[in-house]
Amino acid sequence: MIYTITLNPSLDYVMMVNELKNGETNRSQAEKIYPGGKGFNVSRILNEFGIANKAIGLAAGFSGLEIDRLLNEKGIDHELIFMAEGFSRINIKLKGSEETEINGAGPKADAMVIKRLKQILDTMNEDDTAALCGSLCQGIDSSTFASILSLLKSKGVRLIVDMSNEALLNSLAYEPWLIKPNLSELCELWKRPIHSLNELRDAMMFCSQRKAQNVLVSLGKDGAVLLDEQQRLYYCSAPAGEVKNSVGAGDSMLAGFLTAYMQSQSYEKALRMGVACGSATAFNDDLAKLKQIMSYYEGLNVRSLNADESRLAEIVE
Ligand SMILES: Nc1ncnc2c1ncn2[C@@H]1O[C@H](COP(=O)(O)OP(=O)(O)O)[C@@H](O)[C@H]1O
Ligand SMILES: O=P(O)(O)OC[C@H]1O[C@](O)(COP(=O)(O)O)[C@@H](O)[C@@H]1O
Repeated sequence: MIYTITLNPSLDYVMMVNELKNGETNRSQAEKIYPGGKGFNVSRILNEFGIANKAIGLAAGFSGLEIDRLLNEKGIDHELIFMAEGFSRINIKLKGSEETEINGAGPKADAMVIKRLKQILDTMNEDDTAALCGSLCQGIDSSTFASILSLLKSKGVRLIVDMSNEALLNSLAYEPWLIKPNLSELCELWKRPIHSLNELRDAMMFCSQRKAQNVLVSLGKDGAVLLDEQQRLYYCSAPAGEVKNSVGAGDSMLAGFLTAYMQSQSYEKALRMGVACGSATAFNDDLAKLKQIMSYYEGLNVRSLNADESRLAEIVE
């Protein structure tokens, strides 16, 4: 079974603001609300492919109840652990000529919540995959997070990590099967800017040497690069299209990658499907639908970059 784990879910409140002006009253033209949080988005795309999965999340308050209702409405098999105080985040996504996001801090998990989470994780085994997605919530410090990773590792669970900063760095020692930073998350992890082919590859190798098995780096409109477990480097460019809402593009990519890998055991097909899913979501108001994903998949090509360094240089510049 695939489990997605979202420690700090949200409602994503999307507002269409043509021209955002700081320090003034801005009015939006339209609003939408979605159940947010990286793991829930991964689960929604897995569902599009008909891949059985369960979404585990921490939630609180009225917004947590609304997340629960929306997940039910969308037919996502899920279990939310409710916290006694506070409310789940309402993350603001402003859409205009640019996309601006404000993600909240969220509620604080207490010892009871962490205990229940570990009880659930304790039921997993070597046939399971756990995708740890998004930011840590308050109350889960790095030593608690390390104990979560250690528990999953001891159970032989296949680990996927789509997190950032310290949490991502600390997860590498637990030999995740896959990590999926975007370019800025990779720069933060590597603690250096990336301007060139050599720097991108070195940063990916840094993750690989610290024991990440597969390193998938998403590059927004420029597609994605994969350094696989055999140190093969692949690139897939993204299709062109009109971006409507890129929130969840990275999560969609992760779900597509996992789905195609499970179905084909091919990293090339996985990368191609990842890019198709990410772009299909970016070109849609909500997360992508299967038909849209497959139409983009057909037009994509994956290139091996091992013998073609100049090609990668073009991508990064
Ligand atoms: N502007 C865009 N045009 C086409 N595809 C996009 C665009 N933005 C994102 N994507 C697709 O979604 C994937 C993930 O996007 P990215 O923005 O890198 O991830 P994240 O949401 O994690 O920051 C990209 O690899 C690409 O396939
Ligand atoms: O937990 P974080 O890092 O604050 O991110 C949460 C946000 O990320 C999202 O899952 C979208 O992620 P991506 O755009 O990276 O795919 C939103 O639904 C949510 O508001």
